[in-house]
Parts: sequence; C-alpha cells; structure tokens
Amino acid sequence: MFRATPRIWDISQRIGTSTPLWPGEPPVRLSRRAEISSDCPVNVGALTLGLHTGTHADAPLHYSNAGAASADTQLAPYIGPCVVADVRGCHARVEIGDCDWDTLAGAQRVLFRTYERFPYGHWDENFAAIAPEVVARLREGGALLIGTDTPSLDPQNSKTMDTHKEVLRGDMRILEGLVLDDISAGEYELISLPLAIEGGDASPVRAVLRELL
Ligand SMILES: Nc1ccccc1C(=O)C[C@H](N)C(=O)O
Ligand SMILES: [Zn+2]
Ligand SMILES: [Zn+2]
Repeated sequence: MFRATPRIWDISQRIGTSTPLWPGEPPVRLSRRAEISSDCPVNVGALTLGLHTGTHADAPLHYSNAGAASADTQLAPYIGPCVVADVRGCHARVEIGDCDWDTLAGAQRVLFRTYERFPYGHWDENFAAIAPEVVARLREGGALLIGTDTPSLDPQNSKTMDTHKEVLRGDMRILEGLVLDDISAGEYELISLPLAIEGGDASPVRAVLRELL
C-alpha cells in the first residue's frame, strides 16, 4: 500500500559562534577533548552553552523557584498538534488584535511568527514580545504550549516577566528562538523535546514541524 511521507521542517537555529546571544550570555564554545591520532581512535567534543541559547524550551524553574527543572517536566506539551500564527504585522508586542482567533480557538500549541526574516548573525534587542492578555486567552482555550521566533515572550528589559507569569498560571510550556521563516500559517505536528538536564532552567531543543496528512 502507498503511504505518503510527511514533510518535515526544521524550525531550530544552528548552534555555533554566530548564533545571536542574549546580552551577557557566555559565547558558544565547542572544544575538542580528544582527537583522532595514532593513540586515539575518536574525536570527542565538549560544549559550553547558556541554556537559553538559540532555540530552547524554558523550564518552569526559569520563572519560579518552585517550578520544575528541565529533567522533571512532562514531555506531552512538546509533542502534538500545533498552530502557527502569522503575526508579522505586530509592533512592540503581539496583541489580542494581531491574532486570528478563529484559527487559535482551542489550539493546544501555538507558535507565533513575528519576523519576516530571522535575524541571523546579530542580536535584535527590539524583538516583539507577546502580550500577557494573549497568553491568558490561549490558556482559557486550553493551550499547553506557546512558542515564538523571538528570544523571549517578555521584552528584553522586563523586570516583571508578566507574560511568563501568565504562562505559569496555566502551567504551560514555552519555546523561544524558533525559526519560522519558511513556515506558512496553519496546522502542523510539533516535535521539540528538551534535554533532561537536572536543575536546568531551560534546555536547547531541536524543534521540527511535521506535515499533517
Ligand atoms: N539569558 C538571559 C539572561 C538574563 C535574563 C534573561 C535571559 C534570557 O535568556 C531570557 C529568556 N530567553 C527568557 O526565557 O525569556
Ligand atoms: Zn528562555
Ligand atoms: Zn522565556
């Protein structure tokens, strides 16, 4: 029997020395701990990486001392049906009025595309945040996960993290730093698993969208 192969889109940043970094974050460093030679049969690397580098999942521990670390979060929110919302017309924040609520009603996972083109190679300090009201409305509709193509749900200078707090109220999960340049608004399957980092307040993820057949 013929079975169609679903298309897969990689929506992750590459991790390397040109990955844009949140100001003050440690540079990405890959070192070689062992190299192939007459004495050694293998290459072995070690990586220095801030946990919020590139495409990542915030653990609840990031915004609450009582929250779970990456190793202790359930995986179900990170796998399953997902809606990509095109909000490229937004300004400083994605507001209620920027969203097409017909497509978002009852969505379990929502990824916001704010960028026309992802700012590869430089840090964009004026990235669009998500208004807490948007998260509240998604939470009321039963959402499990919110994602964005920017480095944070809250503005870079936020001291109160209002949108993260709104996420916490519904015990939802967060993906940040997605790359949605090639993704049209619509429905997909999301797969984006955090590493089981003990005590981790976030984890890099390899996030992909799979075509729904
Ligand atoms: N590295 C940081 C250093 C200081 C303050 C915030 C960050 C973040 O990375 C924010 C983050 N991506 C967030 O989850 O909103
Ligand atoms: Zn983060
Ligand atoms: Zn965050």
